[in-house]
Formats: sequence, structure tokens, C-alpha cells
Amino acid sequence: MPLSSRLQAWLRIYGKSVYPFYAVGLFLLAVSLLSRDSALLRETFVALALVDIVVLFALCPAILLLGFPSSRLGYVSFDRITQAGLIWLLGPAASAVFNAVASLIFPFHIRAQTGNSRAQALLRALHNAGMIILTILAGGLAFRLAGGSAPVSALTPALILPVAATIVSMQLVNGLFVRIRVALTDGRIRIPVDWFANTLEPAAALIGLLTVMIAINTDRVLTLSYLFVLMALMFTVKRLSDSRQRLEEKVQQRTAEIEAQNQRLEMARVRQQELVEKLERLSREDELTGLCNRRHMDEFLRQEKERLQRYGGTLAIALMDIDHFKEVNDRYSHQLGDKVLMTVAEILQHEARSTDLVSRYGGEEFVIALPNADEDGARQVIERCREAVQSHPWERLQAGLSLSISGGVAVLDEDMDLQALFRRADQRLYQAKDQGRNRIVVSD
Ligand SMILES: Nc1nc2c(ncn2[C@@H]2O[C@H](COP(=O)(O)OP(=O)(O)OP(=O)(O)O)[C@@H](O)[C@H]2O)c(=O)[nH]1
Repeated sequence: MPLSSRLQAWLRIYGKSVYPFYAVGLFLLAVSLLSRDSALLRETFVALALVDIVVLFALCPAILLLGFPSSRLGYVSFDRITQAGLIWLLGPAASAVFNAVASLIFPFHIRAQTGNSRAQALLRALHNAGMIILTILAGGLAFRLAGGSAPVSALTPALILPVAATIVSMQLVNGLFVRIRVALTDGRIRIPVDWFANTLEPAAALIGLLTVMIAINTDRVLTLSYLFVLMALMFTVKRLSDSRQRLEEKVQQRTAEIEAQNQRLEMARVRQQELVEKLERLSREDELTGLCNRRHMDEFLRQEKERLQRYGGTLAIALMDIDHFKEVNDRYSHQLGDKVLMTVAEILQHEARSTDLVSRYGGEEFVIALPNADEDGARQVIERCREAVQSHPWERLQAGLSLSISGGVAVLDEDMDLQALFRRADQRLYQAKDQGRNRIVVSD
């Protein structure tokens, strides 16, 4: 924000809210300067006015110039200076009234940022004032119970306990109210209170005590110099707090970026995994029918043969071929031929046992591996397949279409290799074709 508009904003706030308090402060300052009868009263008024001046001319412009809402401490900590300071100076009742009135301004000041209506800001202002009155009265009560009496006129060790009691009780009551408010709003509001602000609150209250004592016990030039240093300190702390917050935000942003990056990597990993699985599946699967392919069948038979050699048992294979399949392609279409292949695949899969493996071995040729099946067992399964293909309602697929399959079955002998097993099954398939098709040949 350029300086001129900052000044304008300051004047706006000054005109709308700060002015009455400033006027009261100046009035009290004037009265205290003029009332020569009571030195204590005058000193008290001087102190009050000076504390006000710090708040009005240091804190308000600081908040305005440095930007309030981003602060994690700002008013939360520094308004404790006037609250506690005035308890010790004027007593809890006066401090409560003064600070409650001052706290009414704040919700209107940040109305633009919060987007609250005038009515909402008013409710919040009343709520703030109520909270502050109770907090200050609790602080004052603790101060009195711990043996303190207002006005404080000298810094003595006896003050330590009452001052500590004031600060701790105010901190506790304030914290309690904030928590109640968070609970009532379902945790929707963000509280600008963290350990940093919590540490600063007692510190701010101590600064209040020091301010009061300096105002009472020293001349005005020294007091004003002290206030000037205090002001500079406040700016520094505010700057520190802001840069700390910016750092925190940067860390949060970086963390979010890293998390997003991790998520992207994880997604890429999952996609890669899916791709690998798909490739693996494709390398085992026949694309048209979804049955396993020749590569997978060969691998399966190799493993089965090894298992047999080690543990014994039987293994049969059946080579099946659709009869006159070329005619289907030629007479109807290649597309219909594909549908026939898919339907035959479904039938074979359905009729085979769950331990059998059905594959499309190439073209219109299917191989079924039948672990633990002897000639009779294999015959039963393959006959069932043949009958199912023959009795399938092919007309539904194409009017006038009827189909059958032929098959050759072979059982693995002890000293036989897989090639020989295939040769034997192939010979029997040709036998079946020779004998008129639509049949299964199991033995020579
Ligand atoms: N539609 C389609 N046809 C295929 C596919 N693979 C092989 N074929 C066809 O299958 C037919 C096989 O014909 P043949 O080997 O002559 O035997 P067939 O007509 O079934 O006669 P037999 O086996 O003697 O009963 C050929 O016309 C191939 O083009 C395929 O994936 N889709």
C-alpha cells in the first residue's frame, strides 16, 4: 500500500473509532496536568493517557500499516498491556470498562476482511466486550486474592505473586472463552493463538506493568522515550512474527507440493503396475476368445509333466477342431467366423472341469489339458464338449448354421515327451476327421 493511502486509511480509522478515545486520553491528560492538588491522581491520569497513546498511536497504526489479519499475535498479545496495566493502575472495574469500550472497535475495523454485516459485527463487538470484561475481572480478582492492591505505586518483590496471578488467570479465562467459542462454532473459526502468542501474552502484561511504573515514577521525557522504544520493539516483534508466519506458510506450501508430487508418482506407479499386469495378461491370453493362448498352454503342460514325474498321476490332452470352419467364413463372413470361435470357446470352457485348462491353440484349433484324467475320464469330458457344440442353437447366430467339432485325445505315457503327445492327439484328430467328423477319437 502506498504511504498516502496508508495515511488515508489511518485517518479513516482515527476518525471513525480512535478519535473518541484519543479525545478522552487528551482530556484526562489535561485534567491530570492541571490538578495540582493530588499528585497521585495526576500521575495516574498521565499514566493512563500515556498508555492510551501507546495503544492509539503505536498499536493502531502498527496494525494498520503492517496489516492486521495476517498476524498471529498482533492485538491478541499487545492488548494485554492495557488490560493488565490498567488493572494495576486503576483497578479491575475501570480497566474492564475502558478496554471493553476499546474492544468494541475491532470487529468493525476488520469487517471488510471478514465480510460480516453490520449486525454481525455488532454482535461480535458485544461478544468481545463481554469476554474482555470477564477476563479482566477474573484477572483483577486473582490480583486481589494474591495480595495485590491498586494502584500499584512501586516495584517490589511482594508484587511478583499478585502480578503473576493476574496474568495467569487472564490467560486461562481468555483461553477458556476462545475454546468455548471454537466449540460453539464447530471449530469453524481459525484462532490466531498459538504457543508464540501464548508466550507473548504474559510478556505483554509485564510490559504493561513496566509501562505503568515508568509512567508513575519518571518524568514525561523519559516516559515518552521508553514508549518510543516500546513502540519500536512492538514493530520488531510484529515483523518477526510475520516472517515466522511467512516461513511457516512456505513450509506448508512446500509440504503440499511434495505431497502432490508423491501422489503423482504413486499414480504413475499404479498405472505402470496396471500396464505390467495387462501386458502379462495379454501375453497369456487369446485376444478374441479370452481363453489362454498357446504360450500359456505350453508352459502349463511343461509344469504338469514335471509334476507328474515327481508325484505321479496322469495327464491327457485333447486337440479339437471346428468342422468345416472355412465354409463358415466363406459362406457368411469372417465376423461371423469370429463369433463362432468365441461361442465354441465359451462352450468348451463351460463343459471342461475346473481343473482342466482350455486354450485356443491357433486358428480354429483348441487344446484342452486334462490333469489327472485317463482315457475314459478324458473321453467323458471331451464327448460332453462335442455334444454341447453340436446341440448348441447356432441358428440364433445365423439362420441355417449348424456346427460340430472333432477331437483327438492322447494320454501321456511315462517315457513320452510333449511333442509325441501332441503328435498322437493330432493323428487321432485326423482320424476323427477321416471318419466323418463330429466325433472324438481316444485310442488307435
Ligand atoms: N473368422 C476367423 N477365421 C479363422 C481364424 N483363424 C483361422 N481361421 C480360419 O479357419 C479356417 C480353417 O480352415 P481349414 O483348416 O481349411 O479347415 P476347416 O474348414 O475347419 O475344415 P476341417 O478342419 O477339415 O473340418 C480358415 O479358413 C482360416 O482362415 C480367426 O481368428 N477368425
